[in-house]
Amino acid sequence: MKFISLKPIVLASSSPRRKELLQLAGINFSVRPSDVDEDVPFTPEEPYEYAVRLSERKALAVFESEEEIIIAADTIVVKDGKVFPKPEDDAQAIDFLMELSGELHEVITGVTILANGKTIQFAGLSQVKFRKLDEELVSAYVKSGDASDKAGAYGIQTQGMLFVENMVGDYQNIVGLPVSDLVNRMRQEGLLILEGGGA
Ligand SMILES: Cc1cn([C@H]2C[C@H](O)[C@@H](COP(=O)(O)OP(=O)(O)OP(=O)(O)O)O2)c(=O)[nH]c1=O
Repeated sequence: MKFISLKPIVLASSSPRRKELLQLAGINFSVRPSDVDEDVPFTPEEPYEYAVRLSERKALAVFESEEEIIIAADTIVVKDGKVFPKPEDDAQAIDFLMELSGELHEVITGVTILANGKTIQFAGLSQVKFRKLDEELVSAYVKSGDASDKAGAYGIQTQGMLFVENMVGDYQNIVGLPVSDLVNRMRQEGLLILEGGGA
């Protein structure tokens, strides 16, 4: 099945994962990566709002006209009031993973949709429990390069899956886009219509 929209959809992201998830959902869109500075002080008492705020910055950065629908997202890993963004270097990636080792953390993806003068915002929340990790595995993983472009320094969809004991919540939210919730909301708002059918 496919969805159609009355206005062109623009994904404000350079993330190959977000692009793939939106394609898999059956949506037509173009990609316009934003180049915003994500160095915003973390607000531990409101992690959802923080992730949503970052997604809003990305959306506004690529906004050109009301003739388009903009979708932007930001994924963060949070544990004990501390945020684990994309690691700055390999040493930090190793530190992050050793800190997450054996523990439960949250993955939050904030989403902003700009459509018809309206701003629609929400966040997905998932919980991930890591196994107790050994330094040998962690440093081999980081050396592979997989950690560098991912929040929390791991990919649940790549070899980072080996760190995960279990998870609760939306899997796609961890990969970078709560696409089921997104499509549902866009249908409710009339922004997506099933091709050849009703909404
Ligand atoms: C936790 C986790 C994160 N990630 C990714 C999703 C996001 O792409 C990335 C977090 O960084 P983000 O800043 O959310 O996104 P990005 O810089 O990759 O892309 P853009 O801002 O252009 O949209 O981490 C995974 O791929 N797998 C995982 O298991």
